[in-house]
Amino acid sequence: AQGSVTASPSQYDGEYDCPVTVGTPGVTLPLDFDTGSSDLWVFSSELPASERSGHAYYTSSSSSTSKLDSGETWDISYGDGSGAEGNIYIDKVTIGGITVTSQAVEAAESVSSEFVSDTSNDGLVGFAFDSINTASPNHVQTWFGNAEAQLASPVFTANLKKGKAGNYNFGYIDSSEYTGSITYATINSANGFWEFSASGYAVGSGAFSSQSIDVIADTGTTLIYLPAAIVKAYYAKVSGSSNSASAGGYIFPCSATLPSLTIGIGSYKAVVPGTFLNYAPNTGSTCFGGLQSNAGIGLSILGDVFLKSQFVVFNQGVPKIGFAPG
Ligand SMILES: O=C(NNC1=NCCC1)c1ccc(Br)cc1
Repeated sequence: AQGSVTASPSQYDGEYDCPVTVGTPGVTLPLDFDTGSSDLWVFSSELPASERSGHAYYTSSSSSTSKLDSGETWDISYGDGSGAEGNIYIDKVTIGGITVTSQAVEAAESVSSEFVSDTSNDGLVGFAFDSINTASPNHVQTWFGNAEAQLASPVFTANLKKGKAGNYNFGYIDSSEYTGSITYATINSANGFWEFSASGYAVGSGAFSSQSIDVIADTGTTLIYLPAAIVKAYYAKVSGSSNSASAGGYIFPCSATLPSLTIGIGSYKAVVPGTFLNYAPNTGSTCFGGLQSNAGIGLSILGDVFLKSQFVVFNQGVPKIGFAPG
């Protein structure tokens, strides 16, 4: 089998949401696909009505195929401080025409304010490794982990776009979605992430600095987070930029012309256009950067600002990750 699903950007490309059908009869919910976590959870009838406001949700008792996963709970906290928790049902989940008949569906009983106010999604689908799934006392498998048995190849691809719909594909690599060749990096999945070593960086037309940068590819994180020294070198080329405590990061005049950012993956030079690095308006005539410091995170993150400039292959069989110009 093979599948494909549309990925729709929220405002400012903050996240990319995809239709997922759960239960019988199916309820279709826009879920945030997140390669930085490994829980599939949904807004549910078990939430207080105040926390469901503005959201569609899953009602397990209305699904003839749902079965309580007795004794199992989940409780997740994300890097941005948001979180959710609840209990678990086993039910049918279909994405892009691929149906997993016994998927652990984590039903939310409580969600943080960030999720209540983010009405772009009604939950998340985690595409990282099972080791960081939060279900307790037993891990449950990701949807992709369960779907792999149906796929010709243990791969999914991300073809995210700036300001318009892209897509995720499952089980195959569509050569019409990229140019040139795909360059792969070995994945170290010990931390449960799509983690690998980038080979260096360049700012605009400047010299490429060869250095190993430990990064994760995370579709659930909006921006790019790199070591402070690299970020400082980037904004040194942006007139009027500053690292603003009140804004929570680097800002600059919205009239600035931003240099591109190149990230090395092996010998491949992945270029993020300067226009992608003006993330969104801040206050007044200042704008907030799509590149920020990883200080306090402990790892560097290639989030959507980077990923939407590339065609990305996530191969869970090896595991390895591949990049090509989108
Ligand atoms: O939470 C993380 N990614 N996903 C999501 N963020 C917000 C909603 C979903 C995340 C993962 C690894 C590191 Br290191 C930092 C952050």
